[in-house]
Amino acid sequence: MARTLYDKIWDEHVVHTEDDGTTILYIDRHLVHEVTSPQAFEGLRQAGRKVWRISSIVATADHNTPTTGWELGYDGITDPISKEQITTLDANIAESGSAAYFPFMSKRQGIVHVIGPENGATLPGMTVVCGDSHTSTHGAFGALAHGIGTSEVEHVMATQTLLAKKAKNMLVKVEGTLPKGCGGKDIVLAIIGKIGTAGGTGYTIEFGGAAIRALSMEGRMTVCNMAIEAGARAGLVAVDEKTVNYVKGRLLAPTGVEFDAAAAYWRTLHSDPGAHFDAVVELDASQIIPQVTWGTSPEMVLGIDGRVPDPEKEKDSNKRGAIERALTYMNLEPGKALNDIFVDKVFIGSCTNSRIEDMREAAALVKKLGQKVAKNIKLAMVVPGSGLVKEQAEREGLDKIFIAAGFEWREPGCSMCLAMNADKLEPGERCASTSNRNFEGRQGAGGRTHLVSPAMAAAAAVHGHFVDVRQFA
Ligand SMILES: CC(C)[C@H](C(=O)O)[C@@H](O)C(=O)O
Ligand code: SF4
Repeated sequence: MARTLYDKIWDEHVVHTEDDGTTILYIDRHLVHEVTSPQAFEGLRQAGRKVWRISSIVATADHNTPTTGWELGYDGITDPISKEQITTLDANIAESGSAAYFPFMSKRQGIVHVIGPENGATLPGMTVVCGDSHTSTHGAFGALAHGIGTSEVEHVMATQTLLAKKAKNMLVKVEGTLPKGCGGKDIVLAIIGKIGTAGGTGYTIEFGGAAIRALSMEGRMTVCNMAIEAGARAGLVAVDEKTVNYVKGRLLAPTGVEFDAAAAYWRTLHSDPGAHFDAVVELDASQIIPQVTWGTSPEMVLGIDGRVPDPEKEKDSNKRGAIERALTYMNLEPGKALNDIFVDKVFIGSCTNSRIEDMREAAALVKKLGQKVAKNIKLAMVVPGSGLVKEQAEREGLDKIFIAAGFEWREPGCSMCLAMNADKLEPGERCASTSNRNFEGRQGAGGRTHLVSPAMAAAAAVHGHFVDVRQFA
């Protein structure tokens, strides 16, 4: 029978299925960070258990790590709770054995969803879990990857399996060619704008079509990263030669004949012709323009040529209420052109957009514009996703472009994506951000977030307000 990519990976990992569909699923890779692992390690300890397969774990500290002051070492972590989380992870890993660990300030440290693929910890066909909702990112490799809760983190550590029920299959097909100046972020925001934040609930989404195939692995990761914002716990992209080439030579990837054998299997990881999808959504990439969110949910998004919606024009009273609340929080007037929105801060980073390609995209735009960060911008920061991304960017001189234009070039981490470290918005501040969530208070209490691509964020920094980057492409 013709199977989808999701069916194939699922079938390969089933240990046992009950009559009601409850399945014990084998887990190949367990990514661990400091926020959702302490209780799991503690639970194991109390039950007198050990981690079942320590070699499946790849751990790093990312959410609580500071992006400045590294010369001070651990003393540079000013928040005591953050410091405790980070040192607790250090201790837990030391106690449990020889897990691959990229601790605070090590060269390979970074956002867990950046370092996994970068170090070859994420491989096609794997089941990948992490106590983190954006684990969907890893689906870009044709891996079944999704977030799990802290009690499940403990369960996976203890048993190497997860209790799961199979989701339905959705295909989001993006055909055609993207306009110049647009990328993966615009595609995924446009998808969420179309299907809504609950559109993918109960499904695993496979992203397909010419525009997805044309994306680099970085672009595909950006798209899969936000599958969770579309309601789907997992997103997937079929394996092709780009996938295989990306993986080759990475730290934890197989080598030699093992690589060849693995690659032969990986090349089978695509949906069969005629495989059944429970839902199909189609988008035309040529119609996508640079996206900007105006509200407090990723589905509150429009093209840069749009205007802030008028709640009065919304007939559905629930939706009207949501728009009104969002506009009050965001302090925006209905009808305001998106390119007239001025921002206070710019954040280029997060597991959505902090890979080398994102750094290049933003730097290229800054270079092209040849101007400094606008006077009204209080802070424009670029936060590479990992130490390796930082190193690569510096080899290419991208840091110099940013710094010369007035951006701050920071150390890697989650940073201002969420207010769990020193990088935060002040109440009322408005930010152009390349992250994935624009919820109330996400970047700091009272902070206002507009989600955009790296190019759009860079252009907003230089102009002081949103502008259509297609004109510079
Ligand atoms: C802290 C963590 C549990 C959380 C997540 O699950 O996604 C965070 O990474 C986020 O982006 O909100
Ligand atoms: S960068 Fe943001 S979205 Fe990604 S894992 Fe960190 S906090 Fe979560």
